[in-house]
Amino acid sequence: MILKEKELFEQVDFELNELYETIIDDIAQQKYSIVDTFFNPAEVDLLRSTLIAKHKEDAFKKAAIGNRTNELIEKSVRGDFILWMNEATAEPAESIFFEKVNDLVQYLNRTCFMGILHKEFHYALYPEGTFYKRHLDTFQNDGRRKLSMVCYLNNEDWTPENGGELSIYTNNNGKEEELKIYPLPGRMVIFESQELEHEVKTVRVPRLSITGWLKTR
Ligand SMILES: O=C(O)CCC(=O)C(=O)O
Ligand SMILES: [Fe+2]
Repeated sequence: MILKEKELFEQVDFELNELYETIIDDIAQQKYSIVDTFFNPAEVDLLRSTLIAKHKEDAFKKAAIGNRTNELIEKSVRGDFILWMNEATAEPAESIFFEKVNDLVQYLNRTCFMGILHKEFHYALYPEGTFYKRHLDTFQNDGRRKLSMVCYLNNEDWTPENGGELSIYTNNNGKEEELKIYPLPGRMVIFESQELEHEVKTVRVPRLSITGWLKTR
């Protein structure tokens, strides 16, 4: 009885969210969506400071390919350094991050029955000269990865000369197209993990981000 009332209440409580609806439409039509101000400048600053502080503590490690238990470090494939985030011990900036992500996940589950039950996120730092070769995020042997999310934490003065663009390869009626996305601060890119191959072009100045996956059971 109590559960039923709660469900009803949740339905009444439901509010259409324009931004989320755009994301859902984009993904349905083109398998990806780009949101330019998912995080506001103050949030980006806080998250960037948190990333830099943790990096100074030497908490980052060389990113590997393979999944978390079956890692292989391969510099010719990817050159970034990563640190997995822990929601249970989140710092203030990270709590804001997870609040936003959880809100989106809840909306996706309610409106699209996406069945997202798990998520995993890591900070990433690409030092000058590094890249991540073209890949599919499910080559990590994790078929549960449904949506990939990347949030950029670079400085306001980021320019195209800095390199490090994310290239997403799309298929337009059998013709492959390369979509270049600049890692602008506050920008969030979300795409279908099992569908779209992508790569990070060589960076010319350190490139900061949070990358993660929304996963089914
Ligand atoms: O940082 C990006 O733009 C993409 C990163 C990526 O493809 C990955 O970590 O799997
Ligand atoms: Fe990727």
